[in-house]
Amino acid sequence: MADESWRVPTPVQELAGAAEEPPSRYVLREQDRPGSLLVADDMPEPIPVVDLSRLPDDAAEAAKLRSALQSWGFVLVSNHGIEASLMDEVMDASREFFHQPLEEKQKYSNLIDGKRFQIEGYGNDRVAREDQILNWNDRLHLKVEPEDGRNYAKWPKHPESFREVLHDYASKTKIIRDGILRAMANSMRTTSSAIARFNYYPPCPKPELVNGGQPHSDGGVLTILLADREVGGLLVQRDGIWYNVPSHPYTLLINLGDVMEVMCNGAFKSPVHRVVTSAEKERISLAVFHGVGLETAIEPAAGLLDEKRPARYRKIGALDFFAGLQEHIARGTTSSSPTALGTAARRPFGGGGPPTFRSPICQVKVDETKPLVSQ
Ligand SMILES: O=C(O)CCC(=O)C(=O)O
Ligand SMILES: [Fe+2]
Repeated sequence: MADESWRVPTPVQELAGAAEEPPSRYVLREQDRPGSLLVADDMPEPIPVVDLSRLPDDAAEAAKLRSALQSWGFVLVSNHGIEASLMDEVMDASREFFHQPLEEKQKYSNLIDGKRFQIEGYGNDRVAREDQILNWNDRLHLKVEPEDGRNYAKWPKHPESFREVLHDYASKTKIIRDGILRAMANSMRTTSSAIARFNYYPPCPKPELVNGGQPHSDGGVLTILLADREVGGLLVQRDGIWYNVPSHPYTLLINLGDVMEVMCNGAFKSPVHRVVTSAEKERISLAVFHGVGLETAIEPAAGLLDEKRPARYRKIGALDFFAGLQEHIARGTTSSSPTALGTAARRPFGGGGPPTFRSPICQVKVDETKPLVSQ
């Protein structure tokens, strides 16, 4: 059997004191070395510090966050709710863990049976090739969220405080994450608009022949729907199949709209839905559509994009976006139906995956092969 010991490098900490020079597998090619990088002395503008306690309501602070995420992709946050003492504790616990003898740390190894790599645990990053240049670090990876997905066998027992401190720290980062996401959403709402639509569906002698509401996705950020308490009829499509949406009296149904789908770069979907009618009963509903002002540029949030996650939607002005939507409605082609949509929906999208039959969105989906055209 081939010698595969290169897959299990010695922890860097062990090397650090032992040799004058890093072993060759850590040494970068000349042009990649830190000394060869072009590093600017000054930033054109500093990465701003955003006061988290002022979000989401303080408009100036929210704008600072947005602009930081657009220009740098980084933002510093103060007043974030994690006490300085807890920050110290978690760093001390980490240091104490790494300062233990190797045998202690290896109880939490990221290698299964001493060979097979898994992300969680103590050790190096995965070594995939024998000639791979390795990083000069050791790591301890621990899944913290969701809490019921934690593998406590990999959580160090020493220092004793480790688990509690990490738990506290991770919980607080979650609150920060929520705060930032809320603030981002809020910045989208700065030029908000909302429209209430009262729907009335009279009984229809042949309900199987008509649409109560044609298949469509809603255009805005999110919709809050108060549906008829007694008469159902709303259907939602998933993976090409329609499902009845049950009505729960006195609950509200919330769905995301196309603008949100674009802004979050497709991480959340704007569902296609329709309404069928009843032969005997009338049905009513009230939809409140929360959207954006017409001057808004609709595009994926910059903070969500990087090399691995390129924009899957083109930037489009809200005015154009909604004009296109209106045209579709008028032509009866806001439909999720493949026949109604024509080619735009079936183009291969930048993000890959199966074609989507979501109409208005399709106009702004990125298509590498063709210029952006509306149908
Ligand atoms: O009436 C319903 O239940 C849904 C209405 C709807 O989808 C809409 O107004 O956009
Ligand atoms: Fe709708």
